[in-house]
Amino acid sequence: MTSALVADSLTKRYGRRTALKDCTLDIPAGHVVGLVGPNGAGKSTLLQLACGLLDPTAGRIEVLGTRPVSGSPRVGFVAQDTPVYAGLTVADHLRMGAHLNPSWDAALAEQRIAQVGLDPNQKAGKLSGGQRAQLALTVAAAKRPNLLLLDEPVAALDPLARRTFLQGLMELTAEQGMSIVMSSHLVADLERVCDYLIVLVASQVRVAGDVDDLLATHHRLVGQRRDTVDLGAGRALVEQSHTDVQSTLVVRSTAPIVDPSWQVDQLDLEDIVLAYMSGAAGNGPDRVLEGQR
Ligand SMILES: Nc1ncnc2c1ncn2[C@@H]1O[C@H](COP(=O)(O)OP(=O)(O)OP(=O)(O)O)[C@@H](O)[C@H]1O
Repeated sequence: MTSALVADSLTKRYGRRTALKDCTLDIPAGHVVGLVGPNGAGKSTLLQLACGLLDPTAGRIEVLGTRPVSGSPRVGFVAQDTPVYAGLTVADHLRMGAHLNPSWDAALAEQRIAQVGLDPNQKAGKLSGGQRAQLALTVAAAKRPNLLLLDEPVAALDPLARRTFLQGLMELTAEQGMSIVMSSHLVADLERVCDYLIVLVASQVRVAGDVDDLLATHHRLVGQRRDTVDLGAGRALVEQSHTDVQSTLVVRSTAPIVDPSWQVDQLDLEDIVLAYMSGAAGNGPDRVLEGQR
């Protein structure tokens, strides 16, 4: 099956500022992909490269098997500031969408507008931030793209609207086979809907993979404080923290960890994301753990 998105040593610089560095990814089609990372990590830059609004400085990116081209009907994109035309009504937006997109799904658009309670005669400039986001999302989804790229789509939505919207996304992938990549800081939401996760930190991909695999291969180890630890082959230390008496590690390992000197616990997705984000910030002690050497 064609990948939804492939990046090979993808790098983007704005002048002297590096926004993405050597990113390598291969996201299979048909997934709802969560893209997380701290502010300034490069999430919007990756999404804009994927929809052809930006060109790479180095490396390669392909979406749905081809180089991204801005305005492709196969790719829908909703930017962070959810752009709408202030002087046009909600209904005008749908008419324009129908006019510009051969695969426009009028029934889906009208049903979503009614479901989220938007007045078709209201000017977009008079909508609230959350209502504007709903309108932009409706227009993007009704294009029936093969890949939908969403930059923080739920940030402006109230909790009920968020839940409805996320359920809608799952239906789009399940019924239409649409691939979705969405950035968000709301990991609990992502945990509910995403089956693939990318963590970007400081312009680089720290981890990417199937959510079930990530959950199965990450472990929290808690035990007596130690200054050096031999994690053994095939294990990677993601994060470490220490008190005077206790060491806590987050470790990635495909094989189960059976060591009575550690209490080994499962992690949820939020724990994993936070471990990669804070592990990258280098908040561990000065000691080098054997598994890292
Ligand atoms: N047009 C631009 N010109 C110069 N630098 C930019 C530009 N756009 C982004 N950057 C820089 O590139 C880096 C990555 O920015 P980007 O917007 O991709 O991050 P992000 O992960 O989406 O952040 P956030 O979560 O805050 O939206 C940041 O250091 C940012 O300052």
